[in-house]
This record gives sequence, C-alpha cells and structure tokens, in this order.
Amino acid sequence: MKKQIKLELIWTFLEVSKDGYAIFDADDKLIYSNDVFADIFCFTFDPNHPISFDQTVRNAYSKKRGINIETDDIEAWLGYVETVRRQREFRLFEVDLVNGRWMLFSEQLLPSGELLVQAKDITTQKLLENQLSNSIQTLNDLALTDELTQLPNRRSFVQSVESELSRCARKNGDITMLILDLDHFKSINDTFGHPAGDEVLKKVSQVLLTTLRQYDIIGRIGGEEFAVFLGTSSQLEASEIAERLRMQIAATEFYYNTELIPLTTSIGMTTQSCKNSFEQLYSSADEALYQAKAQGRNQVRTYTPTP
Ligand SMILES: Nc1nc2c(ncn2[C@@H]2O[C@H](COP(=O)(O)OP(=O)(O)OP(=O)(O)O)[C@@H](O)[C@H]2O)c(=O)[nH]1
Repeated sequence: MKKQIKLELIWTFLEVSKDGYAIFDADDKLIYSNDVFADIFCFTFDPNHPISFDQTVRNAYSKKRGINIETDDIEAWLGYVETVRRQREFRLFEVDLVNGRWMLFSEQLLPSGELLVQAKDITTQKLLENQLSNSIQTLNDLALTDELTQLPNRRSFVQSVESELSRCARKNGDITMLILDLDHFKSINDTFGHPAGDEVLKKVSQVLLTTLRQYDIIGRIGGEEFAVFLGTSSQLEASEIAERLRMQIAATEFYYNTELIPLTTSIGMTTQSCKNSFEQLYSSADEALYQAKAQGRNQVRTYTPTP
C-alpha cells in the first residue's frame, strides 16, 4: 500500500517547481495554475474567477505572448486543438513560445475529466538539437559537394542518378548519361599553372549549370571529368544537348589574369533504358568518351554496342 504523504507537501512542490503546472476541470475551466504556468500564458491566476482553456490561449495570443501561433485565425486554431486535446489519457508535445523558448507539454486526463498540464522548459536541449542537426546537414553537404566547383561530387552524382533510375524504372523510359573530359588539361596546368586550371574547372561548372536544365543532374566525378544525367530525353534531343555543351565550352573565353586559355572538351554519351544500372550507363558513356578522345577530341560520340 502506498504511504500517505501530506497534500500540503505536493502543493508546495507544485508552487515552487520550475515547471509550469495547471489543472483544468471537466468543463475545461482552469482551477489551478502555478506562477510558472501563468507566466507562460501571461495571466494572473484567480481561483475565484476561473477562466477556460480557450480564454487562456486567446488572452495570451492578443498580448502576443504564450504559444507561437502562426495564424491570423485564432478561432480556427482553437478548433483544431479541440480535435486533439482530451482525446487521449496522456499526450506529450513540444511547442515554441513567442519569446523563443521551447516547452515540452504533457497532458494527463483523469476519467472524471480533470486535466493536469505540465510545461517543462526544453529551450537548451532544443538549441543543442538544432545545432546538432545543422552540423549534420553541413557534414552531409560537405560529403556530397565538390569543394572547388561546389557541384555535386561523384558520390552525390551516383546517389542522385541511382535514385532517379529506380524512380524512372517504373515508367520504363530512356535516359541519357554524358561524360565530359576536358581536352589536354594537363598541358593547361603545365602552361598556365595549377591555379589557372582550377579557375577553368570552376568556369566549366558555371557553363554546365547555365547551359543545362534545372532538373538535369550534374556532377564533377573526377579531376577534369564531369558527368550529366538527362532524365527525359530522346537520343536525338540528348545529342543536341551534348553538342550544345561542347560548343558552349569551346566558345567560352577562359581567361586567367590576362591570358586566354584555349579549352575544348570531349563528350561520351549513351541513351539507354532506365532499367539499366548506373555501372552499365557509366561504362557505355566512358567507352564513347574513349572513342571521342581517340578520334581527335573536341567532339561528341554516342555509344554503340558492339554486335
Ligand atoms: N588545376 C587542377 N588540375 C587538376 C585537378 N584535378 C585533376 N587535374 C589535372 O588534370 C590533368 C588530367 O590530365 P590527363 O588525365 O593526362 O588528361 P588530359 O591532359 O586532359 O588529356 P586528355 O584527357 O587525353 O585530353 C592532370 O594533370 C591533373 O593533375 C584540379 O582539381 N585542379
């Protein structure tokens, strides 16, 4: 049997607690609130004039205090709350306040209808949680972004293409992969210096971004090697895009300081069913690229399977 403790003691704890406590009766009238709870909703508790839950919220909302309610229609918001409040014996939820603090609310409902509400300040934990999730996001971005060009790196490109392939496999369409390899890049480094080579790589990235469509996937997959995935193109349309890219790079004036750096690119291309794997696409486009290099560079070659 539970040992009886003095009611006075419980009362004292509620009064001095750093957490907010409130009790609503079965008609949702506030019959008890400690100072912390009253402070959250910016009211003075008067047991002789009990106010309802709705009034408590309306009152705080009109003073721009209490829960951060992002609506112009407080009545609609209260209508929504009515659909979740008092529906379960116990409910736990986080809310942010207008003053930037975060609270963890719990609601304990008795069968007789009284509701005990507890509000615990979790601002410190929430800030840490946000910092942690921002750090994770930054780490993810770093792991997927090429530092020099800010384009998706090889890992990111592979991931994006693989998820596009599995999405498109249900529709059974054709897709295209292009691999671009800058011509004689070693001699650009040797002649103009490595920093000049870096600037050229950055500018090529800009050309790709401005020439391609927003939904095409672009990646820097190696030193002077870029790849492009075209999701919904016929082979004819894809060849036109590849040719446009080749011409655009050849026509762009790459300057380093005042020196004009001549630049062309070879492109290997393949259009295949999206049921094929990334590896199949990549090795076909790579084989076509090899042909483009072997046949003189500055050209687009399309993969043709050997019979
Ligand atoms: N500046 C700079 N150069 C890079 C970077 N990554 C790779 N490279 C250089 O790119 C050059 C690639 O040379 P190769 O693979 O011989 O090819 P290439 O000279 O372009 O000749 P082809 O591809 O046959 O036309 C190497 O000299 C690498 O050092 C980079 O981030 N910055």
